[in-house]
This record gives sequence, C-alpha cells and structure tokens, in this order.
Amino acid sequence: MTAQLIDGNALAKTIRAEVSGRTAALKARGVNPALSIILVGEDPASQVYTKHKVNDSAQTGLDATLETYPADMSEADLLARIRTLNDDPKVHGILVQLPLPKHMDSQKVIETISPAKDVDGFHVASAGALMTGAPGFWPCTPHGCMKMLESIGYDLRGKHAVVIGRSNIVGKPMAMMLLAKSATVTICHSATKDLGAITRQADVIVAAVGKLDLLTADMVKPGAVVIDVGMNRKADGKLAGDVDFDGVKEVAGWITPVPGGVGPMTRAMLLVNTLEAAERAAT
Ligand SMILES: Nc1nc2c(c(=O)[nH]1)N[C@@H](CN(C=O)c1ccc(C(=O)N[C@@H](CCC(=O)O)C(=O)O)cc1)CN2
Repeated sequence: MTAQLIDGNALAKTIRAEVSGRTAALKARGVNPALSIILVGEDPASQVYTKHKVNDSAQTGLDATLETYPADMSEADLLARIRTLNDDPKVHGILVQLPLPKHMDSQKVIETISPAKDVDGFHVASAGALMTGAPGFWPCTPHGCMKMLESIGYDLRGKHAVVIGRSNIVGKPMAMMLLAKSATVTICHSATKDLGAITRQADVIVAAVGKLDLLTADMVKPGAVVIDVGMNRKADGKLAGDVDFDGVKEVAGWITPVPGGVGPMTRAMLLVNTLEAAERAAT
C-alpha cells in the first residue's frame, strides 16, 4: 500500500471529545443542547444510523430524542410535528432521517424545518448560506470530508478537485466547500463523458455516487487524495464504498476507508452542528 489512510473513526473520536468539552461548558451556563431526530418508516439502515446518532449524542452529553413513526404517516402530520418542534425553545436541532417514504415530498419536509434548527444543513437557506459564505449549517457529510482534508494539512488552494456526484446533500455542497478553499472544482455526474480522463487530472477526488467500484486505480493520478463517500452493500453483505480500495490504495497518496471513513465523520459533524445551534440560541 502506498497511500496513507485517513482514519475517520480516529478523527471523529477527537471531534467528539471537543464537542463533549463545549457541551459541558454550555450546560454550566444552564443550556441543555437538544436534538430531535425523526424517523418515518422501518428502513433497516435508517434505524441503525438514527440509533448511532442517539448514542453519539448521549456519549458527548447532548440530549437526543428519537421519534419513530409508521411508514404510512401522512405528510401533513409530519409537517405539523416539525412545526411544533420549531416552536419549542428547548429543541435546538431537528433532523428528519432520509430517505422518507415515497408519498412524502422530501424537499417540502426539509423546508419546513426552521433554518436555525436545520442541523443537517439541507434547507434552501442553509444551501444559500454555504454558497454565499454567510453563517449557516453545513451538510454533515461534505463538512466531514473537509475536516478529513484539514486533518492531513492539505492545502486546497489552486488544486484540481473532482467531485463525482451532484446530489443536493453531498455533491453540490462538497463542490462549494472545496471552492471556498480556492480549489479548482469539476463536478462529474451520470452524463459525464470519459470520467477517467477527468479524474486522472485530479489532485483530490471525492466519490459520492453510490456505485460499487466506480473509481478504479487506472482513473487516479499517483499521489492524489481519494475521499470515498459511497456506502454500498456487497453481495456478501459487507459494506464498501465507490472506490476500489485495494487497487486505488496502490496509486493514491491518501485514501479514506469504508467503513471507518466518511461515515463516522458525518455523525461527528452532526454533533458539532447541534452544539452550534444551541450555542447560537444561547447568545
Ligand atoms: N437526515 C439525514 N439522512 C441521511 C443522511 C444525513 O446526513 N442526514 N446521510 C445518510 C446516512 N447517514 C446519516 O444519516 C449515515 C450513514 C452511515 C454512517 C456511518 O457511520 N457508517 C459507518 C458504517 C455503519 C454500518 O455499519 O452500517 C461507516 O462508514 O463506518 C453515518 C451516517 C443518508 N440519510
């Protein structure tokens, strides 16, 4: 292996320790940072992720409540519940776990969350703040990727960063965060022609498509930093990313694993956002 590993578990642990300290300080001022998590339906992966979020919160002193609702809950009832949480001064962060059941309009649900409590950073106001550099919550997954780049002391200025994927929750905000650090950013997607020709020019590659082995060693410039956001189940049930880890690690300079890479960082950044929501509400 030539690449160095960027260990998401280790970095997330450091961030959780920082959150614990800041949470204790806030509690000493009489503010109890609280996160409300809403899970609609019985998607097994979502059940695991929301449970992790509750446990992470408890570990760092944040007060997280998980509300679960049946898959046939009406959209109107969900919106009403969010509005009640918006009006509750004891709740600092609201998170609706995605994906939602098909009969619900996810964007409408997200837009119902108060931007001040949008700890996922998915609201259009949060997206606009990120785009313009105004204060607001950044989506946890791309923010976690930026922290991983920061942890290896990587200077993005003038570097070519290629983001594969254009989702509202990862690809687009990722591109904005890289741009804010003065990288030259290319966004690739399903209609991109000759993906490899573009990724081979990249100093940094962020793969966020959800396609097993999308990025192979022949598509990577020697020494490049490769961040794998993908989370795919292989035929044997094991978790794997979008990057052919075994091949790419022989070419890249730095690489993130799956599991143990971006996933734990996504969860860590949620804690940071929740704490910040409480700190902002307290000032
Ligand atoms: N409201 C949201 N919904 C979803 C988000 C989100 O950020 N907000 N992101 C994903 C799922 N997700 C967070 O909710 C998430 C997925 C995976 C992990 C993680 O820690 N993965 C571990 C492996 C866990 C396992 O064994 O399954 C890892 O990569 O090491 C964290 C968060 C979609 N929905």
